Amino acid sequence: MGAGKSAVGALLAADLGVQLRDTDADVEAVAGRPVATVFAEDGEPAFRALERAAVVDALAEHPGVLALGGGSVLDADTRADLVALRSPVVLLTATWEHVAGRLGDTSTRPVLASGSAGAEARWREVMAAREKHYAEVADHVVPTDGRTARAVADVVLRLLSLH
Ligand SMILES: Nc1ncnc2c1ncn2[C@@H]1O[C@H](COP(=O)(O)OP(=O)(O)OP(=O)(O)O)[C@@H](O)[C@H]1O
Ligand SMILES: O=C(O)C1=C[C@@H](O)[C@@H](O)[C@H](O)C1
Ligand SMILES: [Mg+2]
Repeated sequence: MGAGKSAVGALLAADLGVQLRDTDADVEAVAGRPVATVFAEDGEPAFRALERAAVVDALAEHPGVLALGGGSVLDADTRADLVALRSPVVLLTATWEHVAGRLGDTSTRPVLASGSAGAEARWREVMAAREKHYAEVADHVVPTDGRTARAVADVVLRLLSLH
């Protein structure tokens, strides 16, 4: 959420001359509605089922850079697919202090808007619960605090020996 997957992914795709695909956009295309509307109208389990299907299709079909929805690692089959994947999986991290300003209106983010806690408390709770899942699937972890998206992309290229 706001770590820079779309921004950094677009830079990487341009650098590498490949396409960027984003599972959130794929879900929105299939559902014909924004992610937040799918959450509101159909519920999170329905969204996660669409997300899982989007991940399966993208892993099978897409040869370029893939941005995965922030919660896609909640699915055990997706985690197993990512662990088995021959392509590198890069985790972009950020602390609340840096990510808060990138998130924009948090009331439009279904995962942060749910429950009675404020956005910061909810974000910390969600990230703490997911930490082990992200660690399981990531081949590389790139902190983004204090780095521009361009600088993050350059770190990723160096890590993957693609510069
Ligand atoms: N390293 C960075 N430093 C500052 N701003 C950034 C950085 N990376 C991305 N941004 C900006 O923060 C916002 C969120 O970035 P982006 O949409 O790439 O995140 P995301 O991980 O794709 O989030 P989402 O959960 O919405 O898919 C955008 O306005 C983007 O331009
Ligand atoms: O972290 C999450 O659970 C989410 C992240 C976004 O990419 C979207 O998939 C959706 O807003 C849920
Ligand atoms: Mg994005």
